[in-house]
Amino acid sequence: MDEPLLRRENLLAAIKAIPSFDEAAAARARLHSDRLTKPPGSLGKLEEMAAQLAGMTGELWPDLSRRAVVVMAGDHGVCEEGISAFPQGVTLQMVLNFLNGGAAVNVLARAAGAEVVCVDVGVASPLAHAGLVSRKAVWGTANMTKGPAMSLAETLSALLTGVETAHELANKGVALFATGEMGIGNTTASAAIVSALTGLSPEDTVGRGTGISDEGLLRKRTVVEKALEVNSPDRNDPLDVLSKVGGAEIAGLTGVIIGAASRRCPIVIDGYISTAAALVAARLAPACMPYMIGSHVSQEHGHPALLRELGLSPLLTLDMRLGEGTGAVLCFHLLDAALALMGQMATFDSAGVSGGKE
Ligand SMILES: Cc1cc2ncn([C@H]3O[C@H](COP(=O)(O)O)[C@@H](O)[C@H]3O)c2cc1C
Ligand SMILES: O=C(O)c1cccnc1
Repeated sequence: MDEPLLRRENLLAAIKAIPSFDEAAAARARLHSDRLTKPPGSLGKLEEMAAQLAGMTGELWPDLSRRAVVVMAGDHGVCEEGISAFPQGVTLQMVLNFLNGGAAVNVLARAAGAEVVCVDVGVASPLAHAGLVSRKAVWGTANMTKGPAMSLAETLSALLTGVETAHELANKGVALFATGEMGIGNTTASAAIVSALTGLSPEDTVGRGTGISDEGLLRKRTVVEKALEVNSPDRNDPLDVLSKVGGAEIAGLTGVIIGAASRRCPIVIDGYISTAAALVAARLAPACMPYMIGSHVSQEHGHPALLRELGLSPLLTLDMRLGEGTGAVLCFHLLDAALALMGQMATFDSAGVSGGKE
C-alpha cells in the first residue's frame, strides 16, 4: 500500500474507533444533579457540563486531573500576501516562548494544572528543543493563492500526528484535552476553510486576526477569495479543503480532536482557528462532535457564525482574540467546578432540605 493510502486507512481506523456518547450515563448525571440542594437546572451550563462529561467518559465522576493543551505550530506561505499584522518569523519565536514557559497559554495552563505539549507540524525553519515534539509534515505551507497549500500526503501526515499525539497522551493518563495553535497567517487559512466548507462568503469569515488595518482586512478578503478560486476545493471533501486552503497546525488539531474522541476524552475547543479545525473534524467524523466543548466566543469576526454552524455553545465571553489554547485552558477551571458541585454538594435527602412542590 502506498504511504498516503496507508495513512488514510489509519485515519479511518481512528474515526471508526470513536465510541458513541453514553446517553444513559448522561441521564444518571442529570438525575443526580436534580437531587442536589438547588432548584433543578439553576446551575445552568455547569449542570449540563457535568452531564456531558458523564456521557463522554461513561462515568459520573471522571478523574480529569491529568490534562494537556496541545499547541500545534505551523507556518503559512500565504503570509507573502500581507495578511497578518505580524511577520511570519513570530511563529518560530513564539514556539520557543511556549517551550520556555513564557506565553499566555503557559501561564493559564499552569494555573489550571495542565501541561503544554508543543508540536512542530509545519514550522518553516529548523527547530530543536528538548521539550518540543518534532513532527514536521511540511516546512511551511505553500502560498494558497498560487496553488494548494499542502499535498494530500502532507495533510494526512499532519492529521495523523495529531491523532497519535492524543493517543500517546491518553496512554500516559491524560484525560482532558484542549486545542491550541500558533501560526502567523492562520486566521486567513481558517477563514478559507470555513468559507469552503460552509459556503459562507469571505466577508463573513475573514477577520482582523492579530489586528490588521482596514486596508489589510480588504486585502485579506481578496486573498481568501483568490485562494478559493485558484484551488476550487470540494466542499464535500474535508481533506481536499484542508490540503488546498488549510495549514499543517490546523490539520494537526483536527487529528487531536479525532484522537481524543476515540479515547472518550473531552476536548475543549479554543478560538477561531481551533474551531475551524473542529469543523473539519466534525465533517470527517461526525461521531467526535459530542466530545467537543466550546470554550469562548472569540472577537474574530467569523467566530459566532462558525460556532453556530457547528452547534457549539461556548462557555465564556471574555473579548479574547489570542488563540494558543488560552480560552480552552481557562475552561478547565469551569469543568473542575462542575465536577466538584456534582461530587460535593449535599442532596435534599442528606441535608434534610425540602424538595420542590411541583
Ligand atoms: C506575539 C503573538 C502571539 C500569538 N499567540 C497566538 N497568536 C495568534 O495569532 C496568529 C493568527 O493571527 P494572524 O492570522 O493575524 O497572523 C496565530 O499564530 C494565533 O495563534 C499570536 C500572534 C502573535 C503576534
Ligand atoms: O480566536 C482565535 O483563536 C484568534 C483570533 C485572532 C488571532 N489569533 C487567534
